[in-house]
Amino acid sequence: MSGVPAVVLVGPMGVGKSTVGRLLAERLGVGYRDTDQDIVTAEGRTVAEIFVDDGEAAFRALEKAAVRAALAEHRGVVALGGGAVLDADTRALLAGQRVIYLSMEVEEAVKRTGLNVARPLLAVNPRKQWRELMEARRHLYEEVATAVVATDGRTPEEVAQAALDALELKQV
Ligand SMILES: Nc1ncnc2c1ncn2[C@@H]1O[C@H](COP(=O)(O)OP(=O)(O)O)[C@@H](O)[C@H]1O
Ligand SMILES: O=C(O)C1=C[C@@H](OP(=O)(O)O)[C@@H](O)[C@H](O)C1
Ligand SMILES: [Mg+2]
Repeated sequence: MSGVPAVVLVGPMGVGKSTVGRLLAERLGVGYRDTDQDIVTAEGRTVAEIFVDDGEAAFRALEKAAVRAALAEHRGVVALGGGAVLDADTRALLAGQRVIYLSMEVEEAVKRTGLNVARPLLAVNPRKQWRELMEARRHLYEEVATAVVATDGRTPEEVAQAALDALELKQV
């Protein structure tokens, strides 16, 4: 694994960070880590349960610690949760990393996430909530990104290839 730089995936809920992250890691021959999964494993609760039981602020604190640990420990592919970039310290940690912003338009977002209860922030009116989240976050994704890869109309495999191309990394 040495010599292969960490690749960090950011972008909104449902854009495919977790799906593409696994594919990218396979193609690069490196490990994959997902900070949402790290939190769920450590807490023994789903993301939705943490939001309902303890509130978003508590989730964000867990997320901040999980991202810090993943970036410090893991040299492979790291997929972040969609809201991780809201934290200024997290954004500072991402400076100097290879960060891919996976983007999509609202219609694609609604198709992918629908009324999926696993994402509490989109549970009521997904289209409106997604637009509002993007208004608040688009500039943060752009700020931390070293490359932007549009995912609309692309399969996860095509997105992974586009990400590799964007990073100019060769498949192993
Ligand atoms: N390029 C794609 N085209 C169509 N569906 C996708 C694509 N990437 C991911 N998906 C689907 O969208 C949903 C969200 O993907 P996921 O990887 O969990 O996104 P994220 O981690 O960014 O929230 C999943 O059902 C996944 O199968
Ligand atoms: O955008 C957000 O605020 C969130 C995104 C989710 O992760 P994904 O982006 O992997 O869906 C998860 O961390 C939580 O539901 C909050
Ligand atoms: Mg995810």
